Amino acid sequence: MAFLGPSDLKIFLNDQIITPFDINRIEQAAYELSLGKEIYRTDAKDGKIELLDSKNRTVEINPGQFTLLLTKETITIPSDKLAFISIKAKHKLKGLVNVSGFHVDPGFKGQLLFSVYNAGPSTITLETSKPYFLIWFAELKTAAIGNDVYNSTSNNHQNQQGIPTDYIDALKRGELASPNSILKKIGLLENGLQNSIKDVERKKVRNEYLLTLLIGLLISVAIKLYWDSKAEEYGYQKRKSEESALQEITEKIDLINTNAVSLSKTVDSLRKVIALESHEATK
Ligand SMILES: O=c1ccn([C@H]2C[C@H](O)[C@@H](COP(=O)(O)OP(=O)(O)OP(=O)(O)O)O2)c(=O)[nH]1
Repeated sequence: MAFLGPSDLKIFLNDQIITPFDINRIEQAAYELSLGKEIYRTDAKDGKIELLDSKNRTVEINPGQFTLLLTKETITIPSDKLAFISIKAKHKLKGLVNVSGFHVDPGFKGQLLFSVYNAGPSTITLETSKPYFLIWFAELKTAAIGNDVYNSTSNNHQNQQGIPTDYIDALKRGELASPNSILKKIGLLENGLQNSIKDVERKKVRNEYLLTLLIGLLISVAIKLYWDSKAEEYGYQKRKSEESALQEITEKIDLINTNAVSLSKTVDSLRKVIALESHEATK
């Protein structure tokens, strides 16, 4: 097996092998293939295939997202050739990774489908009809024959014209666990955590304020109770001393009354004695 060089390619390639064909797209020992019109992005808003046209020429591949890209050209590989495909280095170096395979079988005919992944940190923009892919051709030592030739009966990609819906359905299923989406989730969790911490701190400050208020209130209540009990004790003592003073006064009044009665009795007896003596004197 030998690879076709630039001069071999100029002889071998034509618009039957690559449609549409442009001889100026031969670069060293490869041919440059361009981006077609049909694309599918895993983060497409409605989850559908998008079509590029003269007004809407570009596609943006976001970090961490898969995209299915179709070549503009239809390739026809003769049974005695095998081709190899890749993405141009300048796009790979931005982080665009070719996830899908890298060969085209003898007998294959159709547009080539590339599954790419943006492993870089920035959005990568591609434009329809611009050259992003390379194809190399190799001569087989012996041509493929019979069922070894890629065909529509036993193979799945023969006459590939458009993005097969099977692949879209597979990419739609579930969530894409790309480092970028994980990074976004971590960012969201971090924000959530920070908000929770702020919330807890706010509650802590509020609780401390309430606790201070409660302690102040308790101290005030305790002081009031203390003073009330003091006032009550003072009132009780005062009432007790007033009662005992009243008792003393009553006793003294009773004593005075008793003395007054006995004094009146003594006066009466004296009066009687005086009256008797004056009667005796007048005799
Ligand atoms: O990235 C790729 C790789 C391959 N192909 C085309 C060319 C290739 O000849 C054909 C089949 O490739 P492969 O044999 O790797 O795929 P498969 O899934 O085994 O398909 P099949 O069952 O048809 O052989 O698909 C692409 O369009 N894109």
